[in-house]
Amino acid sequence: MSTAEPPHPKKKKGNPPTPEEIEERRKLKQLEVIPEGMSKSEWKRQLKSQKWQETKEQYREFQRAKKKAQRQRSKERKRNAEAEEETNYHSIKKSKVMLGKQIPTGVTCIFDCEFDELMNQKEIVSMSNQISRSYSAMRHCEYDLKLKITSFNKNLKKRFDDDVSQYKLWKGIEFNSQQNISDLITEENKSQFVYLTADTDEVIEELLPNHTYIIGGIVDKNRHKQLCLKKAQELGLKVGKLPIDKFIEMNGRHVLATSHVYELCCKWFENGKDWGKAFNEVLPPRKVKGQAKPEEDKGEQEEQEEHSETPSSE
Ligand SMILES: C[S@@+](CC[C@H](N)C(=O)[O-])C[C@H]1O[C@@H](n2cnc3c(N)ncnc32)[C@H](O)[C@@H]1O
Repeated sequence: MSTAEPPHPKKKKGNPPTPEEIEERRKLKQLEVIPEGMSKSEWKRQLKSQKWQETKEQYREFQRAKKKAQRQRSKERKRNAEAEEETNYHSIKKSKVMLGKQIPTGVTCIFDCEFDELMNQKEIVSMSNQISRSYSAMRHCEYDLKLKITSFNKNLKKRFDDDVSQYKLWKGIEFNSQQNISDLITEENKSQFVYLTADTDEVIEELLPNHTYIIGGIVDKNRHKQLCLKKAQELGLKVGKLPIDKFIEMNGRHVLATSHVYELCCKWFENGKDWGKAFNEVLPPRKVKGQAKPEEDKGEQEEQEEHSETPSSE
């Protein structure tokens, strides 16, 4: 029977020694030759201190790199959290996702995104944020207000494909790249479509079942005057504005952001079909009549109109 030691489990026979093994051997050798008159523990202490001197720069460098990586990871986490917050704006305020349990309304909203080329890149980003926000509002609404995005086939789609790629997994919202509004309308169903626009005297008192409300999917600071009104007229569609004058104090035309219009429709249902309450919930308090206006808001009327096209998340 052989008395030879079994090979080290991790080490294959004939492998060169690792740097750790070399270091270990060096230490043992040094320990063997303790200088005269020096205790073993003192000798050990000196060797330790010498090793520290030799490796401290390396150690500090390692610690610096570790801290840098930690900082980068924390930055990355913060960025992801911000992106998530943007997408789930409403889920922060209301954690309950209503999808699948919603009360039917028979109402559909369409964001008409055929105006892509009229927006600069910043406005495209803003519009994509508004769609994300509206999707969130849709998911958390107690009522089923279907949401479709038509003409989703240019810059806006590119923005989503590049930066909000999870949109393909979103449920209950239809991104339609094949159809424009005109493809959906026939002589038979025309009367069931209403194009929402601030540029009319026709007031929408209530949202009717089996009706589709079209909202212009554009951020333009109202550069393109009467854009949606003209389009609706060309298509021969009914138009209507939200009863904003009753509840909102603004100069000039009462032009709202696309997402605000959709959120207002959701809140109208949730607030017992009361536009006043819906406006109160969706728009900043300083804009709603009867709400206390902070001192600094006095004389800010012009800024208010511009702000109305820009949701607070932008
Ligand atoms: C930012 S606005 C677009 C402004 C654009 N210059 C226009 O002329 O339509 C976005 C969309 O929200 C809807 N909207 C805005 N204010 C509204 C209001 N007071 N009543 C009804 N719809 C409104 C319209 O459908 C509008 O196209």
